[in-house]
Amino acid sequence: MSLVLRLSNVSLERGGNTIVDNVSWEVTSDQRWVILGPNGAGKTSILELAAAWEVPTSGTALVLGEDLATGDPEEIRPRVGLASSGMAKRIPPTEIVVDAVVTAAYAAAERRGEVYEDIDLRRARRVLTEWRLEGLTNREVGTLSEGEQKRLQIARSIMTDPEVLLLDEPSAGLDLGMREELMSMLSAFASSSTAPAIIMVTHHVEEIPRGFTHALLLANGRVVAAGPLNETLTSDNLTKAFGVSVDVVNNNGRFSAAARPQ
Ligand SMILES: Nc1ncnc2c1ncn2[C@@H]1O[C@H](COP(=O)(O)OP(=O)(O)OP(=O)(O)O)[C@@H](O)[C@H]1O
Repeated sequence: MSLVLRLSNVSLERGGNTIVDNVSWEVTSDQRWVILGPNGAGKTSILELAAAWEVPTSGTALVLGEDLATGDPEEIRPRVGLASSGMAKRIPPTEIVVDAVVTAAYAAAERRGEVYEDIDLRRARRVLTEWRLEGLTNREVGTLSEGEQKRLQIARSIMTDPEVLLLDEPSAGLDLGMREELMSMLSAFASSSTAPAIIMVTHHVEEIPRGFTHALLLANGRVVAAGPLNETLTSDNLTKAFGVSVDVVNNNGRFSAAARPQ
C-alpha cells in the first residue's frame, strides 16, 4: 500500500474566491474514495488538483509522490486516469471507438493518421471488452448511447494503466438500468486487488458502488467529514454537508438518502 495523494492545508483560489479551503486529505493505493457534496462544494476542483491540472494557491499537494508546486505536470498526468465530461468533450464525435481509447496511450484526444503499436491496439481492445464495448469498437463515438459513452470514458482512462483513477460523476444522466449496469462494473473493478486507487465524485449516495471504502464530504470548499464509508456517511454528516435534514440508509453496502419528514 502506497500513498497516492496527500493534501496538506491546501487552498485553491479562483477569481477572488476560495473554492478549496484548507483541505487536508490522504489517499492510499488500496482505497476507493467517493467525494460527495452539494453543487459548488469544490469536488471537481479537488479532482483537478489530483489530476495535476491545478496547483494549490497555498498548502502542499503531493500526487504520486510529486509536489505539484515543483513537479512537472506533464510527467504526473500520464500516471493519472481521468474520466470526466470535460475529457469526453475533447473527443470528436466522428472518432472511432477503438481510436478514442488507444489515443490515451499517446496523450491525444484524436487519431491523426498515426500508426499505433500492436501492443497498444491489443490493450485497447482488451480494455473495451472489460467495459462491455467489444461489439462497438468500430462505431463512431457520437453514435454511442449515454451509458456506452460513460463506459468508453472509463475504458480510455484506464488504457494507460494509471496509478490512480479519477471519475467525475460517471453515472450522471444514466437511466436506472444503465446506472445499475455501470454500478456493477465499477463494483467489480473497485473490488479487484489489482485496480488502482479510485476517487469518484458524485452528488448522490445511491451512486456509490459496493467495494468503495471511504468518503470525503465537502461543503463550501471545506471538509465536513472524511473516513471509512460506514462511519462517514451518517445522517448527521450528510445533513451538515447538504444543509437539509436527511436520513441515510445502508442496504447491504448500497446507500440511499431522503429528506427527513417534517
Ligand atoms: N474559474 C473560476 N473562477 C471563479 N470561481 C470558480 C471558477 N471555477 C470554479 N469556480 C467556483 O468554484 C466553486 C467550486 O466549483 P467546483 O466545480 O469544484 O464544484 P463542484 O462541487 O464540483 O460543483 P458541481 O457539483 O456543481 O459540479 C463553484 O462555486 C464555482 O462557481
